[in-house]
Formats: sequence, structure tokens, C-alpha cells
Amino acid sequence: MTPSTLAPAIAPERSGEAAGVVRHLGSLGAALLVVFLIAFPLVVPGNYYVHLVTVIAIYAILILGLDIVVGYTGQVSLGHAGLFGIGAYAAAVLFMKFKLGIWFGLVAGIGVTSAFGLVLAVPALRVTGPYLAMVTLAFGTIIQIFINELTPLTNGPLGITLPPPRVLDFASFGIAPPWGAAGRRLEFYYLVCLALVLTILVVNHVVRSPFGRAFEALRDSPIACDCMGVSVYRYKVYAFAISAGLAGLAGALFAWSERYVAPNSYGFELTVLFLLAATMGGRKSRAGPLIGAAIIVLMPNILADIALVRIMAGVIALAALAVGTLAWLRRRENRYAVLVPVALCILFFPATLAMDSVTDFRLTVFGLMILFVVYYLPDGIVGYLRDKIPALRPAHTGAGRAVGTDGEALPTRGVDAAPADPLLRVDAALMQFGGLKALAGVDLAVRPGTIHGLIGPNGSGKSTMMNVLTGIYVPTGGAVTLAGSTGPRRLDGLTPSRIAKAGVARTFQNVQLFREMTALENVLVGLHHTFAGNLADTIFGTPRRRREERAARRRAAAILDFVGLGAVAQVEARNLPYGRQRLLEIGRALALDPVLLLLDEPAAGLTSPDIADLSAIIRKIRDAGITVILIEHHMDVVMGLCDRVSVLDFGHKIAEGPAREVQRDPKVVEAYLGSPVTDDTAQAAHA
Ligand SMILES: Nc1ncnc2c1ncn2[C@@H]1O[C@H](COP(=O)(O)OP(=O)(O)OP(=O)(O)O)[C@@H](O)[C@H]1O
Repeated sequence: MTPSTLAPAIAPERSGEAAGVVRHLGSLGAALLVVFLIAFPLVVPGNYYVHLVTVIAIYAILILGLDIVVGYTGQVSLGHAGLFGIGAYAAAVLFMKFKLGIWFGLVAGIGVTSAFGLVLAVPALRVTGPYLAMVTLAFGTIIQIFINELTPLTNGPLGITLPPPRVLDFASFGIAPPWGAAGRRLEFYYLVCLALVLTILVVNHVVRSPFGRAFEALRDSPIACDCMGVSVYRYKVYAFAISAGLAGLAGALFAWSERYVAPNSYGFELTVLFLLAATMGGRKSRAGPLIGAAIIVLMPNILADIALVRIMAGVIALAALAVGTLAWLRRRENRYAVLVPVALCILFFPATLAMDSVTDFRLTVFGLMILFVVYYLPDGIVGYLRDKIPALRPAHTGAGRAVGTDGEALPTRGVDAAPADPLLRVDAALMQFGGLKALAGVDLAVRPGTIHGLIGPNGSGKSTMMNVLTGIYVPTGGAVTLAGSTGPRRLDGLTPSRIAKAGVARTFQNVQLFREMTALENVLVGLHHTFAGNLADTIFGTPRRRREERAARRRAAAILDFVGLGAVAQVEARNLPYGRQRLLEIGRALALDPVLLLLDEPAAGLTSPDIADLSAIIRKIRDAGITVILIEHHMDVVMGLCDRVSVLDFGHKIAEGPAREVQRDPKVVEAYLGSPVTDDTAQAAHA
């Protein structure tokens, strides 16, 4: 490759050694958690504190699940308190009606809540943003009303009382419990701890799997995710169902922990608390939900003790004063921004002195905490620490893990059509936006194994054609047909993900990478179709799942090498220079094993050396047997690469043929220069 902004190797964001340290830190954290959970009731006796840790662990299970929806897929759910309530009632009703104990309750909690989660997700996840928030909020409210009104099943407002849970049923085996009454009380505590540890393991497996990558990808760019053959809707539903299952598990445990369920325990206030915990702890981490759960469980206890609140308010006020003073003395840029939070933190101290109790202002305190998190801690406590201490950043890509580069970048996928027959046919494509015909009956025939240029002035309909070919737009009229081994297949009307699976990959005019994912992970999303493993394989981390992951990583590394990005495999896409982002988009598209690759202005914004590298890569792609449609404004690129060129103008095809011939076509010259062709203008156009 020629020296260019594409070429200089970027120091990988984190060396393999550092990533190894992170993995060790993660394992160390997990080991410390296990030791803490085992030792806690032995070191700190007393039911009160054991119960406190039990509730923190139960909430953490729910928030770990909520993080999959909120942190990974970027959706908002205000319905998780409702799901928590369903889990609790599933366990409680099972006992009240059939005297079935805790184990049945846990299974029912997970099963019933996952089913409710699916019922909610299937319609709700067709909408996004505020609409999704409203639908899930309505769900939570309806569940609470139902629980209240369905008295024959739920005992209505009176609630259901449960006996102490019997985790190990020694009596059934006719043996006496080997430990005394105090030990029997701890059985439930250790069951909750086990559930928490298993939840952490399962969530780890899920988020590091193709499922987890799909969740992150759909948050970063839903359109690119669909065009990689990963159905955004389907994976949102998966995320919601997994999250609901964990909410159900937490709910069932909570019912047996409190030994009482009542409708008003699962209202809007709890939903707000869960969201506060998920955002304050820090998204996309296992530590974040634990920290968040601890905060929301301990906070009401702290707020109930006014003396403790005053001490804490005093400490916060002093810290805020120090931060504010330093910001002003050092004339930091953020000194105006910190003014309001510093003033609020300082004023909080005299306010606590004036009050006898802050319990009644609990919701106000939580509201202020949410505001604080949203404005000053958007990535939560864990996000803040990761920002300040690079060694804590996640090694979720397995950075540093040896990735073999012996994989084959582009397996030759036989061209199914005979070379003379077109691989892609577009017949009379019509795309109308109101009164505007962006495509007014365009025909196109793209021969296999060629680079077919699609050019035209701005607004002539090129990107619209790309969007029609990839299913982002359903054409108003006409047909799109792709040749295949089983005969021609109509693409118009199919979803983008189905078209992608049929073998049509694309890049975007405005780069659409999965920004928070590394280069390697971006390509792995493109390789999603190579994973046959299902959700059970993912949850249990089966040998098949591990085998597929290893093969995909080898292949992804080979693809990155193919596009010259091997050295930056572990760099997050958002941190790559623009030229490399464009190459990464091409690599990701190649991972789909396409028969047809659509490149939408790949040279836009690149320097001349970058364009030379890019042209070499596009040629290599064609030589590997992949047909390319190239939209490009750089005429030298089009002339140098394209076997045939079609020219659009105002939604009509005005010329087609070999590149050199088309360049001289008077209609083309006129379309580009905006005036009828003369000898002078023709010369100018050729230049
Ligand atoms: N979603 C849409 N809604 C309404 N009009 C649209 C939409 N998409 C494209 N158009 C219009 O269709 C016409 C063709 O746009 P298109 O983006 O396909 O042109 P283009 O040839 O790709 O232009 P450029 O080279 O600037 O990217 C333009 O007039 C554009 O405003």
C-alpha cells in the first residue's frame, strides 16, 4: 500500500498485555464477589444485614437483565417493575393455590415472565423512543391494576403471605437437616447468591456472543444491522425476552425473600429506581448493576437516618466546594458548568439541618440523583472509572486473545449466473416520494464478476437505487431480480435482512459503523450468518458455540488483513480515521459472503493515496468473483475501475455502456455541466 492516512499503523487502543490484565481484573473481581458473598453472613451475623445483601443481589439480577435492554440495545423500558411483579406473583400464586415451593416458583417466575415479556415485546418493539417508553409504562400500569383486580387469583389488595422458604427439602428424603435453624435461614441467602453468580455468567455469555454483538449493533446503527442480515426487530425481541426472564427470576426470589407480595410493591416508583440503578451503576458492565442495586437498596435506609444523612451531606458539600474552588482557581473550561451542581450540593447540607426527616423527600432525592446522572455521569460510575482508568475498559472483544490469521478472507462463492446473463436485473424501477419520482422507471442489468458504475449528478437517484436494491425502500413499481442457484429470486418487497442473507451487501454514503464496537467486532457482526448456534448454545457456552466463535474470529482477522486493517482489529470503530472507517465498512460487508457488493461513494472524503488503496481493494474484490456496483463522484475512480457504467439524471437512465464511451456521451456531459454539449464543454468534461 502507498503511504497514506490509511497506511500508518495506529497503536492498538489496548495492547494484548493490557487486555490480559483487564481479563485478570475481571476474574479477580468475580472471585472477590464470590468470597464476599460466601463470607458475609459468617463475618457479619444478624438477619438485617444478610437480608439487605439478599435484596441487593435480587435487584442486581433484575438490573443485569435490564442492562441488556437499556445498555446494550439502547431501548428504554418502563415496564420492568411490572415484569418483576409478574415473577413475584407467579411464585406466590403457585404456593397459595398448589402449595408448590420455591423451586417451582423460580421456574414459573422465569417462564411466565418471559412469556409476558414476549407478549409485550412483539408489539412494543415495533416502535422506538418515547413511544416505546409509553407502551412499556402502560404495560407496567396495566399489570399493577390486573394484580389488584384479579382477586380470585392474586388475593387482590390483601396480597399473599408466604411461609419461610425451604430451599433444601431434607424431610422428603427422611433425613434431619445437618445444620441448625440459623443455617437453614442461610440456605435461601446462598440460593440467591448462586442465582446472582449464575446470572452474571449467563449475561457474560450472552453479551460476548453473536447475540450480544447484534444487540450492540442494532443500538449503534439499526439500518446497517439490518443490512448485515441481522434483523433489528428480532434481536430487540430476544433482548427483551432474556431481560424479562431475569426480571421474573428476581421477582420470584423477591417474593420468597419478603414472604409477602402486594400489588402496590411493583409500581412506577420501582421502575424509576431500576432505571436509576442501571444508569448510575454504568451500562454494559457486570459491576454497574451490582453498584446500582446497592445504591437503590441502601439509599432508603440511609435516608431514614437523618444524622447519617447530615454527615453525608456535609461531606458532599465539602467535596463540591473543593471541586468548585479548584475549577475556578485553575480557570478550567468547565467552571461555569459545575457552578449549578456545586451550589446544589452545598445547599443540600443546610437543607438537611433544617429538616427532621428526609424520608418524605425520598422521591425528590432520587429525582435529583437521576438529573445528576443524566447531566454529569451519563456513563454511570463504572463508565466514569473506565474513562479515568484505561485498564478498566472492557476486554469484551477478547482483545489480546490470539486470533489466528490463517482464515480465508473471501471464500470463492461460485457465480450462479452464466457470465452473459445478468446477476442483477432491475426492471422499470419506480420510487416515488409524494410527487417526486426519485427513480422514474429505471432498468439495470449487472453482469456477474464485473464492476458496474452508477453515476449521475447530485440528486439523480443513485442512493435511492441502492436503497431499493437493499430493501430499505420498497419500490413503488418495477422489479428487482437476483440470479441464484435455485433460479432468479425477486428481491423487491423483501426486508433488508433477508436481502442481505440472499447475498447482497452494501456500504453507506454516510459511514454507518457500529461505533462503540471494535473493528474486529464490526466484521464479526457481518459474519453473524456463520453462527448456527442458538440461544441455549450461547447461554451454556457449548463447545459448538466456542468452535464457531473461534472460526469466525479467524475469518474476521483475515478479512481485516484483506482490507489492510489487521493492525487495528481491537480499535473501536469511532476511534479510526475516516479513511479506515470506510475500509472497515467494506470489510464488514465482505463478511456477509456477498455475491453482489454495493459501494455508495466509497472514495468520498478520502485523500489521493487513500483512493489508490481503495481502488486496489475494489479490484481484488472483483477478482475474488464478487460483483460490484459502484456509486462514485470521483470520475477517475469510475473510469479506472468500472467495466460498465449507467448514468442517472433526475431519476431517468440517460446512458449506459463501457466507461470511456459513456464519458463522451453528450447527454452525460450535459447532465453534469448543466448546458447542451459543445466541443468546448465536451473537452472540459473529459478533462
Ligand atoms: N426518503 C426520501 N424522501 C423524500 N425524498 C427523497 C428521499 N430520498 C431521496 N429523496 C429525493 O430523491 C432524489 C434523489 O435522491 P438521491 O439521494 O437518490 O440522489 P443521489 O443521486 O444519490 O444524490 P447524491 O449524489 O447527492 O447522493 C432527491 O431529490 C432526494 O431529495
